[in-house]
Amino acid sequence: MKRIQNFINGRFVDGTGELFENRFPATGEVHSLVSAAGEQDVDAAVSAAKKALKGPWARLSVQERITLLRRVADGINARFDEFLRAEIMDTGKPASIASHIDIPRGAANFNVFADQIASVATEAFEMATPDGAGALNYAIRMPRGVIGVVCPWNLPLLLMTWKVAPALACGNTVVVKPSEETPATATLLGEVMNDAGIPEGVYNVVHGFGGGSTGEFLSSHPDVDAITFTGETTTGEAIMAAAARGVRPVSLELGGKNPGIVFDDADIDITIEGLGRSCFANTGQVCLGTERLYVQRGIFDQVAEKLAARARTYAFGDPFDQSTTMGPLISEEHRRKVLAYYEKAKAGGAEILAGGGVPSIQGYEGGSWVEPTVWTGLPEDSPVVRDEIFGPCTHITPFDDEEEAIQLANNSPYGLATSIWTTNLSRGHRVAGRIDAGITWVNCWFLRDLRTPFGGSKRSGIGREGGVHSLEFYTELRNVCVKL
Ligand SMILES: O=C(O)C(=O)/C=C/C=C/O
Repeated sequence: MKRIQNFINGRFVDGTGELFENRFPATGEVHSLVSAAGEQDVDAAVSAAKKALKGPWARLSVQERITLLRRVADGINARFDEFLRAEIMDTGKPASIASHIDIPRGAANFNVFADQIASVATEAFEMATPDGAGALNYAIRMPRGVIGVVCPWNLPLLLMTWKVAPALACGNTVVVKPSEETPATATLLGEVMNDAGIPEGVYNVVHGFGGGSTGEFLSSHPDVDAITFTGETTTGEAIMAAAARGVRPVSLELGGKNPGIVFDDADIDITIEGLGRSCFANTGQVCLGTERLYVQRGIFDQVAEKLAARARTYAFGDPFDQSTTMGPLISEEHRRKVLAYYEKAKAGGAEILAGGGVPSIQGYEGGSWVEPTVWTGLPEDSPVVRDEIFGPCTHITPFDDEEEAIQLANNSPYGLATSIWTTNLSRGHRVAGRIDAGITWVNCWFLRDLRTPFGGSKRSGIGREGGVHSLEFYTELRNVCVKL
């Protein structure tokens, strides 16, 4: 049985924690065992990262770091099929998604931040002084130090390098705690880091669980200088509390209950194409996905019918088969959570327009499969409409006018992403400016310019990732004032 180890100070080592099972979500079969890191292993990883800050890594110029980051991107692409297989075995997601999104973006993130760090500016101010000679102020960017990276299971490689790439570009070192559901690609990246010539201790990986385990050991370690986390809001709160001790900054991209708003002048084909992805892609396991949909009354029936039809077009099956377009959920535990909401919807009297249950897939009976589902008819205070489900499901509610749509969309403790569908672009701009969300798409979804600020409002998080915004988190500005 394959064993997945921790990666500390450039070497693969067994942790002192338990060996836990890693399952292929499409069948439920155990395909590898993972060596969990104990507290002393996390301490060893943080010590290696801290020591590396004073080693060869610190003496590299920005240009030399850029060269290494590009080599890491090349290293991932050179082993594309290995990363693809590892990601699919951990997540069960179809190759049609992982080969077009997860692995390419997992590599691209290193080039994106190599470009960004090459052109980042700071600031300088000349000031007058009483003696008339004046003084010059200039700011310099310094790496924060050791960054704790706690990343999620839905886009494992993509969301981990979305943090590691800018952290390294800015001269930091990292200790990564992947989700216990998806340990493989972060571990494989250790081999690529060594081959690319990244000095030992710059990139470290420790496996295990959250509270009372590896995640907690890492986020409460006194030598971790900052923590970045993507995942559920409750875990984000715990990490933020841990970071408070020692006054460490956090970057939190958390949960959401993202609304979509469809006005009656929307282009139906464009809208259904976009919502067909935002509601169901990656089996609904995308933090930016749409789980609440508000449709203007005049076209409600048409949108409901077409979206339900789109839900029925998804093809289950072997995740390695390019014709498969929907995989299982990440685990049996997560499937129980999602199906509990499917039951709540039924019990609440929802009208089920598509799905609502579990598909039977020959040869994959042991997998964590659910049907893509469309509901209507529930009240806005239903848990199905309030809570983040993180499954391939959405609830549709009609509205009459713009004010009502905005009120419905904003009525949530979350504020991560929204999509607005209308051919009246002054309305698109106007409504976008009134939605309490970090990201709003108009007549599109998941179009990603990686220079833009990415992150959530309210309980969806703190801080922004992307472009210069990542550099703001992974560096500390210091001002120098020189008397002339
Ligand atoms: O596209 C990105 O950079 C990104 O962060 C995606 C996040 C999806 C979360 O589920």
